[in-house]
Amino acid sequence: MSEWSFLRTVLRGRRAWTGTAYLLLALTWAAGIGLLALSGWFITASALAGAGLLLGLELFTPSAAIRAAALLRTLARYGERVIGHEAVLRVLADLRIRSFAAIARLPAARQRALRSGDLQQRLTADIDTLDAVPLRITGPLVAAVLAIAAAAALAAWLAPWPAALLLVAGAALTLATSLAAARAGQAQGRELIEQRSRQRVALLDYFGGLAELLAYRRIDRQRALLDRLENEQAARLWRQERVAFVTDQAVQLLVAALTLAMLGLALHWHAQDRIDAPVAVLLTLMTLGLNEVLSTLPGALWRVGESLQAAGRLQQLGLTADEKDSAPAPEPASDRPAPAPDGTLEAQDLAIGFDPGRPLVAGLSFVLQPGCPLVIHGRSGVGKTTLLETLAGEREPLTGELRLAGQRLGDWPEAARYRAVGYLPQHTSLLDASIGDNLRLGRQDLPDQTLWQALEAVDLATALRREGFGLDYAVGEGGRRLSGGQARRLALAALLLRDTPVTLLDEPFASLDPGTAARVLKNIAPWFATRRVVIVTHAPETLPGSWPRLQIAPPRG
Ligand SMILES: Nc1ncnc2c1ncn2[C@@H]1O[C@H](COP(=O)(O)OP(=O)(O)OP(=O)(O)O)[C@@H](O)[C@H]1O
Repeated sequence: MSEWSFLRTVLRGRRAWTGTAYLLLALTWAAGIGLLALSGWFITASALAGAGLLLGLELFTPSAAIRAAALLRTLARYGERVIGHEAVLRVLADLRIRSFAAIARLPAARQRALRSGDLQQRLTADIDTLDAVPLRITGPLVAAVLAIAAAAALAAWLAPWPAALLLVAGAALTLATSLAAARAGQAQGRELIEQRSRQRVALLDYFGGLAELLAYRRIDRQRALLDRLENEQAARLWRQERVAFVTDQAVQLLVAALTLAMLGLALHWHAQDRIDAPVAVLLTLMTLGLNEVLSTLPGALWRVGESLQAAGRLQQLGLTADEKDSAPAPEPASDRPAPAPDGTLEAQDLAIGFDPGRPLVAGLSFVLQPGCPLVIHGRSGVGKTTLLETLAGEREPLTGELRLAGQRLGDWPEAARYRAVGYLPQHTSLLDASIGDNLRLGRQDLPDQTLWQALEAVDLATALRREGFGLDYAVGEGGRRLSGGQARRLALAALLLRDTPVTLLDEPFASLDPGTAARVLKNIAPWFATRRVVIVTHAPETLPGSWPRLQIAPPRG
């Protein structure tokens, strides 16, 4: 889907708000033009009446119309600001929610590949950039067309047709100039957005790695990078502002020329007695009033590049126009598949890794049996985590077959796969929420008692009670308010509670002392008796000898 169609569908979700804002903007402009034109007409007509050159001037209707136009302009402007901003904030809020949902749906491997600075940039600045679309691009364009159509209709009614033609032609010329400016600034606009992201990534790297940069005397190099990025961005902004300034001046000149042309025509028609003097003034001032409308167009259009680039970056997150429809709906607990026997996980001649030419491991075949946890071990860096990620469906195998309950794992709908395969990754990730919330992830129906049983199983309940921590204890970002071993056990307890038919554990006891590890293992061993489990470990000797072993080694040759 093109960036434009994506933006159109994003705005469509809030079309009542944006449409009202556009109409109010058109009304503001039309009232402003009307005020200027009508005042000119009235002053001229009054002057002529005073000099005795105009008879029977009715004062009340025009003066009431002038007051009405002034009042309408103020009210419409106020309404346009309130409703316009409400519309934009709603569009941006929709986009943020949908972007979070899209990121959450990305496979873990892709999520990890996204730099946090870049992700922040997409979720904040890129989405904010899109406020220009309704406020500065589509809004002014729609309102300009409406206001110019109204002015042209009035001109056609009061004066010979060339007056309306002149207005339309002038507006078309301004639009063409603005479009040319938009084209000239589009590449710069796109680059501005990309550079902003590079700057944020570099800045976060700088602050995140400050201690290391200082310790390894690399701080000057990182500062030089930040300076270079800043200077490049400043130069780009300067070039963009130059395009905007030149176009702005060109449009001012065009409007001045248009006003002069209208004045010339009006005087000519007045000399021919085809229009009277107040109408001649009205036409001229109305054309001058179009300045407010036309002068917004260049500014509107040079934002096009930035907006398209920001939209493209959101699309790269997998954000589609019909995001709402594809968001996984929470399913009732009763729809959950039973733990066994449909969890058969079967690997046949599997090759895994990142480069098809150089697989990390090849020729792997096994069937995962319930009650017989498969212990995977091997030297560091051989590909154990990569194998678990592949078994979890987060990576495609390079070659070979991987089937879950008889169906190719890659063909499983994502939500169903998450319900069938539980995965404890090597690095513990907990939500910045309470212990209870972390345990209830995906199982809202669990009573407190079950949560405490799980905490007992992972040997955490006693420690928590001793500290006076309840289920409402907030664990902090990434579980920072727990020790590494406690966080690991909490994540393990949450996984056990999900009760998935297949459970994949990447070094579940890595940060535990041998005594605690042995107690946890003893407590959860009965749970393993009926489930299909894979455990990656560096200490296979600590696990029961009856569990089958699979030593991972790089392929020969
Ligand atoms: N995203 C990636 N892109 C390319 N190569 C990667 C990627 N992630 C890991 N690797 C490489 O793949 C190899 C296997 O990594 P993996 O994490 O699977 O090893 P491991 O056996 O789990 O190691 P450890 O026991 O140290 O955790 C390593 O050489 C690593 O450098």
